[in-house]
Amino acid sequence: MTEVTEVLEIDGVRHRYGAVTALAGVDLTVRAGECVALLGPNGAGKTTLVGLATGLLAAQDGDVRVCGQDPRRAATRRHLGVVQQSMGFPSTLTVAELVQGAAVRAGRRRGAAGPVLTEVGIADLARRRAGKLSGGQQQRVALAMALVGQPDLLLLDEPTVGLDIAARQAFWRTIGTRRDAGAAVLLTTHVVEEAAAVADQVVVLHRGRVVAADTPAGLVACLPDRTITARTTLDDITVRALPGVATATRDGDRVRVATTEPERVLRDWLALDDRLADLRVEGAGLEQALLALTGETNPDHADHADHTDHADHMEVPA
Ligand SMILES: Nc1ncnc2c1ncn2[C@@H]1O[C@H](COP(=O)(O)OP(=O)(O)OP(=O)(O)O)[C@@H](O)[C@H]1O
Repeated sequence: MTEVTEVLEIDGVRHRYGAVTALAGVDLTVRAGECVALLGPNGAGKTTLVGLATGLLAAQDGDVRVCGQDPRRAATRRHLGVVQQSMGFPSTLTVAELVQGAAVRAGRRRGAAGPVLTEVGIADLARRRAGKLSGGQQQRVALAMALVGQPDLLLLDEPTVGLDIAARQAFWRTIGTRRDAGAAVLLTTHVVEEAAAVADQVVVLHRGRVVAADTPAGLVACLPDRTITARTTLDDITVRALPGVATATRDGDRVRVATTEPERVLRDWLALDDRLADLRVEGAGLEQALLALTGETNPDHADHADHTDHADHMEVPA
């Protein structure tokens, strides 16, 4: 590995696809040994940012550096390990051949593949054709290919989609070991709990801009401390106007309210809507921070919220 503290530097980057502005001036730094999670709703610009960091896309405006160099250069890409969803492997090559190929492209010996297959827990799959493996197994092959070059920067774009719980835990243990050895990690995910658990810094992208950058705890600390979710006959504007409501967002047929005064909000809400149902009051977590920051709802997030285990969670029968 190279001795560079700021492994990924993104300065004032803008990117457009025709009339669509994907990134509208983004700054972001990932240092050696640090994990930064990039969160944001669909279309926020996360994949575009990862594409610029991998050198797949050229910066139209601003500057992208990996270990101080332009990621469009082949020599720079040796510093990178990339794991994306559904990489799509050829059906003719074995796992060992693919990982050996990645080793050679990264300037390593072919023999480097064996230890990495063991590290990732797929030594027993070495002779299997990669294209015939299950989705979760292929994801581990992708991880082995990303790690075999001993990269300074790991770019993980929704890397654990399709992994079972044990594989997910093993994945993060492996990444943790590489971080401890000095690798920098940039992660994009929609699994907010995962970001909260593994990231040192969370960067929230919204409509191509960074709207917040902090530790997971720091983001939650700046929030109103309770959320109330309920099915209501009131429209969003009426709920938003209730005294004590900081934000009100809609998740399908439910409305989610952030507040520091849950009792006051509930009293007034019930007075206006005697058919209020499926009421739920929770302590705010990173997921609520994200919704408050981006002012958007996402059905995937709504499902997660229902299963989030908050310490001070209380349910009120409808
Ligand atoms: N090849 C493309 N051509 C045109 N527009 C594009 C292209 N790729 C992305 N966009 C647009 O750029 C914006 C940012 O997209 P991007 O894929 O970077 O977002 P994202 O945060 O990764 O979204 P998701 O969470 O859905 O994967 C969106 O408005 C998207 O429609």
